[in-house]
Amino acid sequence: MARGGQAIRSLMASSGARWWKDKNTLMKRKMSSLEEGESVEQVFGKDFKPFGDVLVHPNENGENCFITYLPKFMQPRAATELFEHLRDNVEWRREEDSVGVQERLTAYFGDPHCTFAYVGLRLTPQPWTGSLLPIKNHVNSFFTSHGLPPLTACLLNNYEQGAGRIVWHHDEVRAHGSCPLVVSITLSPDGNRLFEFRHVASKRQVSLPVLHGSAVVMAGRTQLHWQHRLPCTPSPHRISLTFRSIVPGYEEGLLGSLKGMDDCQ
Ligand SMILES: O=C(O)CCC(=O)C(=O)O
Ligand SMILES: [Fe+2]
Repeated sequence: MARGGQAIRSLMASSGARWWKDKNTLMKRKMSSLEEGESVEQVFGKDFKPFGDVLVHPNENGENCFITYLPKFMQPRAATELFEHLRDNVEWRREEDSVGVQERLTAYFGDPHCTFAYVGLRLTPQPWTGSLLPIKNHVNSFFTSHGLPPLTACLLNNYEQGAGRIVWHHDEVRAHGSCPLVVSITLSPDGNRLFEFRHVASKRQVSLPVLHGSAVVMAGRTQLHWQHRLPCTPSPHRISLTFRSIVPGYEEGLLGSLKGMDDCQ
């Protein structure tokens, strides 16, 4: 096996992700990630049990989508401290993607080699900062204890007061695992914003006013059957932490470019 192949295997092992064995498995996962007709157990694993305020249950339409809401995921005081710290200390960027200049600011953090490719952007993670590590650890111990995959990266979104939005979209799933997981934590000490979901086939919509310190969870086939958006309603300043189950080296493996990964052996 080529050196790069060994590198990617050792990355998978050291990341502790039991879902990934080698580059070939990654390829198969990519191909199978859009297949339907699988059981809940196949998609979510045998340890999974729904939790939180369930908006969409995995059994709904047999689609294996899971959208749930945890209104009190963080203590309000800790959420406010984190909001103020991130607002003032993160190097926020306004990216231009394939749709245009983004109507929000972002910053991307993650484990080494958790490259995130979406809407024409290819983001390299900044290392986790001291302010993000405690919430990353909290997120991971909570969700892995519910049988969900580890969250290895986080895209921070900063929607300034009275402005900023994200239009209807699916999150890129090719970077995620067999049970792609996105968890969005809301930091908005001055009030709520709407988080909306739309079922692609039926157009059914769900609107959720997301509270300061809450978490929205999208797992399984959610990104295939549902879109989501943050509309531009008159609204308070909000920062979201969107944790994602990106597998280290996944993007590089898919693109066949394993450059820069040998230092991980
Ligand atoms: O701000 C949020 O909670 C969600 C943002 C989002 O949909 C995304 O980053 O893909
Ligand atoms: Fe999204």
